[in-house]
Amino acid sequence: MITIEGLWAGYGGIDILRGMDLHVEEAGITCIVGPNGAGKSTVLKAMSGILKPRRGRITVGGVDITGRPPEAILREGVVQVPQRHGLFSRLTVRQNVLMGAYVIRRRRKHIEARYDELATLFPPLAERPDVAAGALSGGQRRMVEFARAMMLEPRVVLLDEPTLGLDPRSLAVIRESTLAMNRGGATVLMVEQNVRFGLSLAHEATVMSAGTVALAGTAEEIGSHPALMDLFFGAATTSSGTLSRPRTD
Ligand SMILES: Nc1ncnc2c1ncn2[C@@H]1O[C@H](COP(=O)(O)OP(=O)(O)OP(=O)(O)O)[C@@H](O)[C@H]1O
Repeated sequence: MITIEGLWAGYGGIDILRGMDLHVEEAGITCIVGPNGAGKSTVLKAMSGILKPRRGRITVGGVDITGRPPEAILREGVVQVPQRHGLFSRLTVRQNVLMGAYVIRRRRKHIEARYDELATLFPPLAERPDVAAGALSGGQRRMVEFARAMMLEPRVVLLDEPTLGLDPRSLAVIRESTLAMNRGGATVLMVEQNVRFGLSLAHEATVMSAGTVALAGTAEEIGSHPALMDLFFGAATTSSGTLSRPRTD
């Protein structure tokens, strides 16, 4: 579904991604983990068009989206849920979610039907439609952000650290909401700081280190890989190999 090949990208002349490769299966949940500064969020920025890659290729469903503007990538069905501050706190839950639809400019009837559909997946839409988003808990706000992204009926949802800043009780909410998006038809690519959480939810996983792929495989394989801890605590080199080429030192 998504293929990234030899991607180079960065900021102000400094390369952060250095030959990044990634393959994301259609209809699955794929998680990118890795130490701080590895370039995880930069991959999502390159995919959503916020950042123009210097080299390499990104395709979604066979369509080349490399370096295209964000609106064009959105039209290909790729929607990013930002890391934080995604909602207008004075607007209601309903207003925030409906706002997600303005780019598609479909008939009002269709938009309202879509809201009702999403209200069965994301409880605050049904239970607290007229409450200001600013009055919701962190976990509830996340659900509203997810629902807003789903208004566009995306093929791909990019989630940037969905658990960031949330207390442990909210993790179950994020888990349910991510599964709901996936059940709703979206291929999910998520970047997650909480490795245990990310791997428990994902089917496939990639561990990044210094702008490239250190390990890739099923979430289960990655979770039990002997090099995982080294990659987080700095003992591994940046090119320590994929699962088919494990470290031997
Ligand atoms: N807008 C920017 N301008 C300049 N440098 C940036 C910018 N955004 C990120 N960086 C730098 O790029 C590097 C990778 O950042 P990125 O956010 O992709 O890492 P990450 O793996 O997602 O890290 P974290 O887990 O800490 O969020 C970091 O060194 C960061 O300081």
